[in-house]
Amino acid sequence: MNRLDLTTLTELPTGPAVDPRGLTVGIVHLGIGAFHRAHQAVFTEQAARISGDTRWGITGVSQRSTTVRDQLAPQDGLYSVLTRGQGDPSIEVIGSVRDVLTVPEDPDAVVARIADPAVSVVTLTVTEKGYRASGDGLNLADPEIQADLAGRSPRTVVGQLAAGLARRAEHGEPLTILSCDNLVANGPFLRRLVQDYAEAADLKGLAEQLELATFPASMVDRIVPATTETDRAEAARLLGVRDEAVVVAEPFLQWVIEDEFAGPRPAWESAGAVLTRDVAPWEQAKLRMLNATHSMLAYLGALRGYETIAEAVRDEELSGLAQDLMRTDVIPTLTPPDGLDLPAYGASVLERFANPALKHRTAQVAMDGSVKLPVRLLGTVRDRLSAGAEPTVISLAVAAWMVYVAKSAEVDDPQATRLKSALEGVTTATATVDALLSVETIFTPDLRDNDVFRSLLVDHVTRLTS
Ligand SMILES: NC(=O)c1ccc[n+]([C@@H]2O[C@H](COP(=O)([O-])OP(=O)(O)OC[C@H]3O[C@@H](n4cnc5c(N)ncnc54)[C@H](O)[C@@H]3O)[C@@H](O)[C@H]2O)c1
Ligand SMILES: O=P(O)(O)OC[C@@H](O)[C@@H](O)[C@H](O)[C@H](O)CO
Repeated sequence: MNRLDLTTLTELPTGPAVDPRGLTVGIVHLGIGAFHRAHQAVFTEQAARISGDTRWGITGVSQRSTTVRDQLAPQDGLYSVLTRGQGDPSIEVIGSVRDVLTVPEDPDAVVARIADPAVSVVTLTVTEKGYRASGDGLNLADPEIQADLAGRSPRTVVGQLAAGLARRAEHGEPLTILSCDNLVANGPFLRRLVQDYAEAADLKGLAEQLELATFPASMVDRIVPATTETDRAEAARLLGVRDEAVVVAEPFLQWVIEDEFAGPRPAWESAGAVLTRDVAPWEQAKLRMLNATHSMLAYLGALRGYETIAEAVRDEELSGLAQDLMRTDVIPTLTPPDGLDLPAYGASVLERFANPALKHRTAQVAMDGSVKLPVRLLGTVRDRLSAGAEPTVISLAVAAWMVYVAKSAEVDDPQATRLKSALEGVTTATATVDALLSVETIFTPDLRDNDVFRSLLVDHVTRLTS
């Protein structure tokens, strides 16, 4: 079977929405994993089709490995999105990714591309750990950040942004840097990290370019599990050619973006994105309802031996707990964005999780808990405690993470070593809770020292382990 590339376009059942050969690069995307290809790249391609504006081809950047480049380069950047909902899956070929650079091979090329005056937007999906933060600021003790600050060609995301911005002083065109990761106030947070880096670095022109740059906040939503061989076989069947870079997604997609751009941008609103002055209510509702429930189902589901989120949410007890979590602990902390009915949103989230065709692994959602908990769960815990309430169900989600970490032989987490060493020699529920509460990069003193929270955690861990 032939491999998808520009020469096979005429053989496809449907081609990309725009002719990829006519696109020039106006966007650099840092962290070209599955999600970007099923979300921002799709919005960008539709916006180009509707507006006829050919300036918004994408250069993807792989931060750590060459896998995605090795999949996309032989395919001239083409790949497909396999949408799995009710009924038969559907497929569309996307042509907006025009090339892929890799940081391990050529970090200077990444800086040069960010600095290109034709580029006016940098988007990011580099996972929570890719920001190398400590609390609200940059972790200046991180050895990779230190190595970048010492003057090597930058290997960290924040180092790349800073060096790229500084190089833009040569022409002075402003840049918009748009985080699309699941983080609280992702735009302002990233600005702060780049500012912290700028204060520690000696990069001529950076301070001025940082003044001109904007960092809009955004809320992104589409469930995009890691691709499997079954997905690749399905794509080949539907396309008639082999696609090594296919990504799989649910039908739903949503993008709410703060309307704060420093220069030109694609007409994403024409493709259904919402441009608004205030993303916070959208983002908070999504992180605290969807992502919190996702994490709780992942930890409790994995502990019950469920392989996928769909299996976990079909367990009546877990589904009931997910509903309780949203109703009793999360919704009271939220101010809904205009037009969003929170209970109906919660129900729709659980319906999406139940999609049996997606096969989103509990282990994938469960990974990196040390950086996900503060974003998804701990804000709600804090708000409920401040309101004088007992955050019973949300504490169960935190406790489930504790038991998951304690029981897993290997934890997929940037702080795995720290977590495992905290748990060394620990045998009781109380000691497990105290050991993990003491990890100060996750639990701030207000939570660590709160007796109500601690005692809820001990009760839950006791029950989960007995
Ligand atoms: N997959 C989804 O359903 C989904 C939905 C909404 C938002 N997101 C956001 O997108 C992010 C990526 O998801 P994905 O599905 O593309 O994952 P993925 O595993 O396919 O890709 C992760 C990307 O992040 C980069 N990365 C990982 N660790 C890094 C580090 N330490 N430093 C720099 N870069 C690093 C990788 O190189 C890769 O490009 C998520 O963490 C989340 O913030 C994902
Ligand atoms: O992608 P992660 O690992 O940050 O989180 C796993 C999921 O909770 C997340 O990706 C959701 O699927 C997504 O946020 C839905 O929009």
